[in-house]
Amino acid sequence: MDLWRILRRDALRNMQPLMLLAVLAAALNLALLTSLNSALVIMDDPEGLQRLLFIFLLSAFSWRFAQGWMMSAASKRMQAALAILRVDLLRRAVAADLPDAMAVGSGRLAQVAGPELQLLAQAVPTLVISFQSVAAIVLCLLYLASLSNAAVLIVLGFLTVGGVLIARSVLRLERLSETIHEAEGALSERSDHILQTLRECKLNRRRAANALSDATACAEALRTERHRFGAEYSHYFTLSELTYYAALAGIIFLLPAVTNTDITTVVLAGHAAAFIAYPVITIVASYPSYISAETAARSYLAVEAELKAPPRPAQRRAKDAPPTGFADFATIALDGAAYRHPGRDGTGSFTVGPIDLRVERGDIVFVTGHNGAGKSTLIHMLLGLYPAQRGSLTVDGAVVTADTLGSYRDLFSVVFSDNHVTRQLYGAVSLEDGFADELLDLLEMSDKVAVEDRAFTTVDLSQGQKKRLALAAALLERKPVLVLDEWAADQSPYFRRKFYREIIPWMKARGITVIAVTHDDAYFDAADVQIQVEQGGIRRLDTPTLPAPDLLPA
Ligand SMILES: Nc1ncnc2c1ncn2[C@@H]1O[C@H](COP(=O)(O)OP(=O)(O)OP(=O)(O)O)[C@@H](O)[C@H]1O
Repeated sequence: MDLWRILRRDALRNMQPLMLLAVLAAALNLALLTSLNSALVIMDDPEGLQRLLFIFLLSAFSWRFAQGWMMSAASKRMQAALAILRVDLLRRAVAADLPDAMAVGSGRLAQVAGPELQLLAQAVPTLVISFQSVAAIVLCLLYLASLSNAAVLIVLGFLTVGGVLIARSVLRLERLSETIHEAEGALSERSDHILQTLRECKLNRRRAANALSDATACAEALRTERHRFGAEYSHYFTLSELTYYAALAGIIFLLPAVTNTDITTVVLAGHAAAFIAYPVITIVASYPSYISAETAARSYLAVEAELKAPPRPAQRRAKDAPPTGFADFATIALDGAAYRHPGRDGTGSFTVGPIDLRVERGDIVFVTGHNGAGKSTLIHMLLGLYPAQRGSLTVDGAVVTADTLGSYRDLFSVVFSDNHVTRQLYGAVSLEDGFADELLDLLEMSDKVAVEDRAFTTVDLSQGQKKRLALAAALLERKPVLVLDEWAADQSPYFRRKFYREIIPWMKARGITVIAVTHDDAYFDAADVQIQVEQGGIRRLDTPTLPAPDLLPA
């Protein structure tokens, strides 16, 4: 029913025209049956036969168009809904709290938004055809009832007994579909690992062999599950066909034996029952695609629930801005703020805080400390990406709330340590005033890259050069606060010196507040304030210094 929940929300709005077309196609099916059956009883009337042949051909022709329109409308509707669902999921991922989005993981998000939604899309035309098949079966049964009530009872009796047996098989198919889904996830994770570490695998044969053997085991598990599904499906299909044959045999052998139905009615009823075969087989054959779509729908809804974010955060934007705005801020502060990484299975949790920290506008703040001390976590708390679980985040004394968080985050541009630089300058404010060229000159990138059509001409560069472009992109956002996480780590000694001795003073002269995580102790004096992070707590050094000997790793 998860599939139904999604479709009702997105694809099945105003489905009445589609349903009408389906019923029309089913009625035309019935017209085919009745014209053939009528022909069977007037074989010696050539004129009547001609008339019935004309009705048959007209019905077949109309059925073809009704069916075609229905399928094309269903596919069009689903593709439109699919586009909405895909972007909705991305919107939710962007709007979600970062820990929630990280817990879901980019791999799972890509899987759900890609191949799994495709399964959903494929199921919709099948569902519409199944609806039409159900309508055709109902109409054929009504026609059968007009011939003989006993015939309908016989058909329904066999369908009920067969249905109970088939239902058990359906339950097994559903369980197998879940297992296949899990096995596919495991294989896709292993494949992803190998593709992400191709260089390491080429260099280390043991690593490559172990990774491939792990992937092979997953592929084998998936093959076994798929094989079990195939075997169960064949059982399910055979049962369905047997049920149908039993119903047919019931009419031919049972109907004349237990009632005094005449031979013509038995033949017509048998023919009507045979006519039900095609829609029954259509429904039976479409069931696996329905099960896969149901599993995909469950997975989609689970990801949505884990993201805990509304689909269209942009609509709430008007409420976001506080009456005064944050653009003129003087101080950003964490007051008694704490954030705890939960760890796994109750072990390995890590808490940063409670922390009291003030960042004054225009200051150059360096955040220093050993690996794992909590620097990045602190930065994420300051950015409002990790919500303070205790204490608060304030701007000039006003607490940043859920409603003002968007405006607060607008203060920052960031270059994370694992930054991914894109060619398109999505966040840049204006590119017409020569600032982009000035930045590329400052960062010594003008001979490699230019800015054209709101994009860098290339990002196929070395690691250090990509970081310089990321810094240029961040500065083009023209935000009052720039946050850098170990930005200089992959710069050469020459450019690192330039960064601390020229670029940081250049930023300070422009009034940009800089909060930089750094291990470059030779340049700590370039900061106004040094925040030393130690095991989740902080120590503020207003006159930045070289690290004290007791803080150096053993
Ligand atoms: N997503 C996470 N889930 C669980 N624990 C985490 C997570 N991120 C960080 N931690 C833990 O929190 C602690 C602080 O991590 P953080 O990334 O803030 O350290 P850091 O000072 O930036 O380290 P580094 O200098 O190595 O980048 C570490 O012990 C780490 O294991």
